[in-house]
Amino acid sequence: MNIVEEKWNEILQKMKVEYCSSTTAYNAWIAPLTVYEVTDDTVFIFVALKPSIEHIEEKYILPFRVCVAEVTGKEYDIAFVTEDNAYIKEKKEFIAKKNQTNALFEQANLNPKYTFDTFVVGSNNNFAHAASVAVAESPGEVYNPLFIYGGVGLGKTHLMHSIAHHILQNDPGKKVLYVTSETFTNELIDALKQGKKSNEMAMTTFREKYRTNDVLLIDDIQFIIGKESTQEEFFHTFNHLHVSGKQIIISSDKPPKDIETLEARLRTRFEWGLIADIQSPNYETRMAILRKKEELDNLQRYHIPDEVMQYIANNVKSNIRELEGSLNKLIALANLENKEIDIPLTAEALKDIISPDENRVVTPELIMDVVSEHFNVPVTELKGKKRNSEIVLPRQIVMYLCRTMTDTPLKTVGIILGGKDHASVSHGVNKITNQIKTDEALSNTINIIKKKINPI
Ligand SMILES: Nc1ncnc2c1ncn2[C@@H]1O[C@H](COP(=O)(O)OP(=O)(O)OP(=O)(O)O)[C@@H](O)[C@H]1O
Repeated sequence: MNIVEEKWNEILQKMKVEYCSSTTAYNAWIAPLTVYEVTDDTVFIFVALKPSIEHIEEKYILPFRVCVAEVTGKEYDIAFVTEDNAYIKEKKEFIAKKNQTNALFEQANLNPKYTFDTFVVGSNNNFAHAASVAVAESPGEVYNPLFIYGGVGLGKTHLMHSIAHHILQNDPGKKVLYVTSETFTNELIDALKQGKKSNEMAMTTFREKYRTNDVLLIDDIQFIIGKESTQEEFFHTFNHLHVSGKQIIISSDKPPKDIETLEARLRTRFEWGLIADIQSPNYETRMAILRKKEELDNLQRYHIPDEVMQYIANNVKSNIRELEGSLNKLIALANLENKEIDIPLTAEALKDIISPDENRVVTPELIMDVVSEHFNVPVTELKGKKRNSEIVLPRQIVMYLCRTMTDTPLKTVGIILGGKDHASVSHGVNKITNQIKTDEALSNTINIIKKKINPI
């Protein structure tokens, strides 16, 4: 709740005592007023009785300005609005349109944070960025497919979502779908798993989902590589869309020529359009990304000194996800320990992230971070007590991966996971171990997570 709304009663009382000639006047004109909206610089006050607006405006606009400033400590302009006020109408239309667009973004699986506005352009990504803008402006016309490749956490997904947002914003009628190749593969596995009759139906639904798009974005294509049936299905999906002039955007960790297990016919097709790479950002770009994040996440209130930003940018070089993660960790530590942000605190916060040779050490914390991001479940929930399936499965996957990828004893895994006992961890590990023997989709997902944890 905004401070004006919070203190509205206090503001009204002040108006009553200081500016109303009688209780009757207060009850007639002031008491019925409510806060409609508070923007950065204006308080919009709602007047339910339309005929009274002129009188209220004439008599009370200045007193309100004074009372609001005195009670909240901040100066605002005051505007009175009624139900048929142009401002309200415009606002309602704006909200309706925004809700509609947001629904489209959601349908397309887009992360609202990933837009061109929030993407920092540097020498490492300017080619990929320019190609993405060109495709976003004229989907299906300039570069088709657009193939973006680059190392882990360098902004491929961010760019893809930016293209999709831009296309939908320009033309909400376009059908846009973003998926990871993991989703594509797992949905195909599920469709093929059905009995013969329902299999046909499931495949029809699957093909309808993928072949009726104006723009199809497939992230991390490297994860369908080596799976014959998936490559076959993807090949036909690709052809179907391409022949009809629909835009295809693909990302991968390598260029098509270096993906060994990619079928030749897919490789040639990927090379039909434009291949754009993203490299690791240089120091200036890393600083610009940190500053952008500070602005977007409203971190200015922490007054992070330049030297701290420079320390982070100097030490976390090859992965932007880790660059952002470092800042998050630092803020969390500063809050937790109630300490000022300085170099020693930053060094402490970053000690697990920065290793002298920049090699990734697989730790339970790293496993938790990757699983949390993969399933979009916060680490706090993984460590928590909730038992709904959206959380239990990722939590058990963490247990399984800690067991198979690190030497951490089960008891310690339990402690790290917020104090689970040995038996629960052991149960989690066994459950996943057995399930992946028969559940191909889960096994696929776990292999992908393992590669994200340790790409080598
Ligand atoms: N140029 C950039 N400007 C601002 N933020 C960026 C930039 N590049 C990457 N990021 C941020 O870094 C994080 C990781 O980026 P993203 O997920 O797009 O990487 P990716 O290359 O798709 O990684 P992966 O290989 O794991 O799929 C995201 O939070 C993203 O917003």
